[in-house]
Amino acid sequence: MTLTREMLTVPEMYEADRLAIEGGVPGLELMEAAGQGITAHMEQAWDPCPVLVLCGPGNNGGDGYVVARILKQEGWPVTVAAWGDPSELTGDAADMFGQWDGDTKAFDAVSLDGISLVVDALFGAGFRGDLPEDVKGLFHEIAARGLSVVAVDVPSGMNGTTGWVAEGTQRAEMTVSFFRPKVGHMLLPGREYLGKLEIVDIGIPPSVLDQIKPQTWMNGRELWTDALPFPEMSGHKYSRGHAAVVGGGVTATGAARIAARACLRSGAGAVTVAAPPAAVMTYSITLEAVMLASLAGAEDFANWLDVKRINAVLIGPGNGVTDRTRDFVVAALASDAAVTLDADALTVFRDTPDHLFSLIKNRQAPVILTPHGSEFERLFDVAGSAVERARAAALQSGAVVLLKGASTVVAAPDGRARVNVNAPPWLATAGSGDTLAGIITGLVAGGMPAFDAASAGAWIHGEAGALLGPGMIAEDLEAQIPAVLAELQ
Ligand SMILES: NC(=O)C1=CN([C@@H]2O[C@H](COP(=O)(O)OP(=O)(O)OC[C@H]3O[C@@H](n4cnc5c(N)ncnc54)[C@H](O)[C@@H]3O)[C@@H](O)[C@H]2O)[C@@H](O)CC1
Ligand SMILES: [K+]
Repeated sequence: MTLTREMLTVPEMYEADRLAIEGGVPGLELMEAAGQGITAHMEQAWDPCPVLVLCGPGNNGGDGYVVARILKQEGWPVTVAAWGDPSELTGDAADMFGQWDGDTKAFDAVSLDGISLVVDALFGAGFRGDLPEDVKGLFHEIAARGLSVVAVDVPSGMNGTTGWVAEGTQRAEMTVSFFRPKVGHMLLPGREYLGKLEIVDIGIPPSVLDQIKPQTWMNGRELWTDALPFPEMSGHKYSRGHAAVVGGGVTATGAARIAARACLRSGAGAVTVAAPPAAVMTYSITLEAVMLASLAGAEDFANWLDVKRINAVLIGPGNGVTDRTRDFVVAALASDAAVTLDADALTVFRDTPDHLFSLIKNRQAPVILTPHGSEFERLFDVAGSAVERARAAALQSGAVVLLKGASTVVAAPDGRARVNVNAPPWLATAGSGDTLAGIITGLVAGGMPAFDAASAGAWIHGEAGALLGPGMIAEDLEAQIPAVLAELQ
């Protein structure tokens, strides 16, 4: 089965339901299939045991009544508790409540004694606001008893678009959602509440996506492997692109070295560190395959970019928040090269972000910005989830924006966004960001489109970290790149 990588916002999921129903699939069939999908996954993971199904006031609760009916038919001891008055249910949920042939307890009358497993079908992915006090109280008791929870669509209290969770949301051991993952499933904090995420087919035809045109994907190799710049038989080093990494001063040379080597391993045929004259000796005794140029000022840098036909530039790692850094950025943005701006090359524009954005918008070649959370906040005044913020920033700046985090988001100015989740926590180590910026610059130098290069860079970086395991340092990451590229070939 090919993995489908689209993710839907909550409004897009409602639209998918609506289009499926309009196309002739009855809503009741969708809900029945949802219940069947949930119970199938439960039966794989657990032997029959006393289960409590918590049913809410909407269609999420409707799914719960289907789950209760199927499990009871299959011999599980089932208790149902309804939040709110189930006689007020409407539509498909009311129908499914009608088909439930057991008792339905009032929420405040429910006891957890003798219960082994809880199905949370209280609220669906559109949840906003606060969890009701009685729900929080019961969740608290469920947690205190260490009971396993299966969440329907999302753990109740979580929002499926943003990944935001209300206070008191109960972590699940398994979350079963429908048709496609929701964007919020991949974002923190919600992502940590899901347990194992299962997506079930409930009969919504994939063709509805042609109309919905989702703009958010789970990052993965299917999206960009075809665009990876593997060398051609007839190629030579300069036909594979020549990248420049701007180096920091004599006391901060490591970042550029790490980035330059990662860049050379990732697709650039040649890489040169553009170093300040005072630091040239330091670089020259510590670089081998990476070349070196001594460049005093931004004007020299601009001429050199042109003469050497540099096609990708990285500025930022170890560069310092200085006039020199800003002048080099301005020079790079005036060239024909693709430009990656990281770290200090971003912070240097904290008082004049609009100046940076206008330089980006007035050029043809792509720009990639790779901020972490606080660098992002220095440039962009936007609120929302990581996806919403990265997307707004890409639109505002005209650049591909890679917002780093446990869920790294890559957004393009045209509105597309990819969420990368393969990165282990131990990737947060000194020099790791320099490696990432270097990989991306190497991929761009090799000819990969900027949005794909940033997506592939985040994935390769995460995969290298995952293969290495805890204890890795940035130097190991860079050395791991060939193994990851071999996997992708
Ligand atoms: N045809 C469909 O639409 C399908 C829907 N499905 C299920 O339907 C769910 C979405 O259903 P709904 O849109 O009815 O959403 P919910 O099931 O979350 O119910 C929404 C209702 O919850 C109550 N509510 C919301 N926030 C609250 C708060 N802060 N405090 C107290 N009460 C609150 C309100 O009464 C609101 O009307 C999905 O998550 C999925 O489980 C599935 O059955 C698949 C098919
Ligand atoms: K739920």
